[in-house]
Order: sequence, then C-alpha cells, then structure tokens
Amino acid sequence: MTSAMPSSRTIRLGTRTSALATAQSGTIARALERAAAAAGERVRVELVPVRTQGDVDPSSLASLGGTGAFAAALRMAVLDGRCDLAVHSFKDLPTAPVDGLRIWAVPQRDDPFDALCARNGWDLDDLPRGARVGTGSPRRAAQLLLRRPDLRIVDIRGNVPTRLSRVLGAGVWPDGPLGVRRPDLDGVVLAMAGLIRLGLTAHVTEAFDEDVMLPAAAQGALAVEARIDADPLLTSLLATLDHAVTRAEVVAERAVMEGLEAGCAAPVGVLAQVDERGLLLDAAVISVKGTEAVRSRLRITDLDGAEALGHRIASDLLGYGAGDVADLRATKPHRPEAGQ
Ligand SMILES: NCc1[nH]cc(CCC(=O)O)c1CC(=O)O
Repeated sequence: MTSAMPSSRTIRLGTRTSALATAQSGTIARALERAAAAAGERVRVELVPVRTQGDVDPSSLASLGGTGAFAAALRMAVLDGRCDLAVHSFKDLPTAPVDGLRIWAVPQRDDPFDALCARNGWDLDDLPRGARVGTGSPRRAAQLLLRRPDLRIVDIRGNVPTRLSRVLGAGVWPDGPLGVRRPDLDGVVLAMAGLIRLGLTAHVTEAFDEDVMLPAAAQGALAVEARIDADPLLTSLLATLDHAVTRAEVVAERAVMEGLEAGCAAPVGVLAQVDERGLLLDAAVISVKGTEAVRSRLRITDLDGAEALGHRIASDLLGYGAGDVADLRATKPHRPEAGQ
C-alpha cells in the first residue's frame, strides 16, 4: 500500500537546562507543533540541552565579557547547526545583533512587572524596618531603596527556585533541586513572568506596578532566534508566533538602553505599553542607593515610531542628568542570579 502521507520532520530546539529555560522552550516547542498541525505539516520539535559556560562555572562568565554569556553558548549552537532554533529571555539578550542569526518571532509577552515574595504575606510597606531583601539587580535594589531607604539589600544569585528558597526554605519546588540553606531573607524580588512560567505565583505578596518598580527592558518577553537562512518551513511557523505589539514595545524599551549606552547592570527601569491610543513609554534612571532619580514618559500614536521614541526618551534622561545619577556603563560580570 502506498501512502501520500508526508514524512514527519524534526526541528531541534536548543535550550538551557534550568527550570525556567526548559519551561519557556517547552511552551514554544508546543506552539510550533500546533502551528504545524494547523498548516497540515507533521512536525516534531525536539528539545536539545545545551550546557552553557554559565551553567558550568559561573565565575567564568567574566571572561566571556559578562553580558549575554548565557545567550552566547545557545547562539553558537544555532550557528554551528547543533540545533535549529533557540528561545531566549529577551531581557538577557545584548542589544547588538549577531551576524548570521535573526529573531524570527517575538511572542506575546507575559506580565512585564516585578513581584515581591516576602515572609508573612508582607507587602513592601509591611516589611519591618531594616528587613533583608534579596536581589542581585541594581535596578531592583535602587527602586526598593527609593521607597524604603531602611531596607537591607542582600546581593543574591542562583536560579528562580533557589532564590525563592532563601525566603521560603526548601520545599517550594517539588520537582527539583532547591537551595538547601535555611531561609535567611525576609523577601526577594523576581520577575512575575518567571514565576508564572514556573507555577510559583502563589508566593507573590506584592505585584509591583510602574509607580513602585519599572521593569528591565524586554522583561517578560521571549526572543525566538534561528539562522538567517533557516528552513522556510521553520520560518513560516515562527511567523505565526510573532506578536507585533510586543515587538514594538520591546523595540522602544531596548532603544532607551541603546540611547543611554546602558550596561546590563545599570539601574534603569523602562516600560512600553501599547493600547488603543498608541504606545506609552516610561523610563527612569535611579541612583543605586535610591537617593535620586530622573524619569521621562512620552506617548506616540504610530508604532512605527517606537525606536525613535526610545532614543528620544534616552536623550531626555541624559539631559536631566541621568549620567550623574548613576553609572550607566555598569556591567558587573553577569552572575547566574541574573541569568535565569
Ligand atoms: N535575569 C534572569 C531572568 N531572565 C528572565 C527572567 C524571568 C522571565 C522574564 O523576565 O522574561 C529571569 C528571572 C528574574 O529576573 O526573576
């Protein structure tokens, strides 16, 4: 018996092995398989683990030039053909494009904000004087101190479940290794998107809004990257995942960082939000001790102006003295804490 059934195609998706990276890659893999089925194609997406240098030895990241070290290993795997595509947390991608690669899809983003996970259900105002709050992000530290100068900021690292365990102890993460240490913090600040993807939102005690904490550029968004000459079947499937609104928001936010020439550890918060009236872009540079800040907010009606708006906000901030408020070039070696 002959069959006209086309043979099944396998697409290899390279992924880091952290819980967050695996969750994000799995979501995109399933979305691609659904898109293929809808187009009448038989496609299987296989996850290919790629160990990044950051996973092996965090201290070696400095030698890789800091920023983007996690993404770099995945990008190498796509470029040299070990896999066909990779899913990145967009906020961890350096702004410079990479020769031979293209971001084929920016899916609709999840909640872009940060969240406090604290003991006793405490929100930011409830935290006792001098409470110990963990974050390795100068952006988060600066904005916490702007509101609560009495807090003690503790520099922490590790993946999302490990950081949560510093507040909640072992056991919050049933399926995997968890920090074994006894809880030693009153709270931690994490991206809401990561908590959503890991099913850990029950531990959120305050979801911050833009009045309290502006997120990192592209927080909550994913970038799906493949070779510039990728297979047309793959690129047509990826096109179905692209979300124009999210792309415009991310373009505007990253243009602010580019215009400020901000390093990955600069205390800069930025949020673009598209609604029926257009795109609203809001950005701030905060001194790391939370003593001063400059902020600018502008709206455009045509999304095509997203990048120009980002550059405009950056030059406004520089005009207000952003360069004196904070060290914009700060690029501490990108620690694992900051890498999913
Ligand atoms: N810096 C690490 C990182 N990269 C992406 C996320 C969460 C998901 C996202 O922001 O898209 C996280 C964890 C966190 O910041 O709490």
